[in-house]
Amino acid sequence: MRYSEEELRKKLQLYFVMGSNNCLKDPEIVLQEAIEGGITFFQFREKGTHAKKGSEKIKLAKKLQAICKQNGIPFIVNDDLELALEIDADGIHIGQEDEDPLKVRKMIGDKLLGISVHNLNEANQALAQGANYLGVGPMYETTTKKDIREVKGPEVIVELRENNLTVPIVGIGGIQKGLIKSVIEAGADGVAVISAISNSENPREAVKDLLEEMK
Ligand SMILES: Cc1ncsc1CCOP(=O)(O)O
Ligand SMILES: C=C1C=NC(C(F)(F)F)=NC1=N
Ligand SMILES: [Mg+2]
Repeated sequence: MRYSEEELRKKLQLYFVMGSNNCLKDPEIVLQEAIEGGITFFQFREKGTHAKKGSEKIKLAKKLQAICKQNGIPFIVNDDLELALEIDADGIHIGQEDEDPLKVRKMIGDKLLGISVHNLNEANQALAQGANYLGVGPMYETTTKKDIREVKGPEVIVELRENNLTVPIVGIGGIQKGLIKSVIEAGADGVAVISAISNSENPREAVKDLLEEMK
């Protein structure tokens, strides 16, 4: 793994997750401005209606990866193992219905592996399968992801910490201004956000506002 657990924990403070169809304007501009605002981690999640495919998707991934590289921001690919390997991403994020994590780990070597979890059982399983960090959610209602599981809120994170899970955790799902503290106070190391940044007219200011709440 390219980061120690402690480095990873710090880096996961404000995790921007995005695809072109989440953005009001050019995704490269959105990412550039989000980085200027202070995001600390990035996931390319090209999914859903009007998502790019094939060579278009690869081209965009490479452009966003270059922007992250220039700024020392880890670049993670969502779901697409082939793409993550082809462009030598820093890691991959997979969900419960995606590839078997043990198979993914064999393919990615020491790259970062993030796994989405919804409860303590899935979290323990993800740890046993070598997850380097967990995405726990949905925290709050969201329309960004069509097939979300039941909204259980930050208390799931409280439960994981009460069960002595010390793995780096980000909360995700419906996180907007005013909701950050509830996720951090529950024990998350950071928050993962899509629309609060990607749907903003001013991603840089949106990021600054979110970071303001984490002080
Ligand atoms: C990818 C994902 N996983 C659980 S909720 C969600 C969508 C988060 O999007 P937003 O931050 O806009 O609610
Ligand atoms: C469904 C997801 C859940 N969590 C995360 C992350 F924030 F990266 F952990 N990303 C996803 N795509
Ligand atoms: Mg998935």
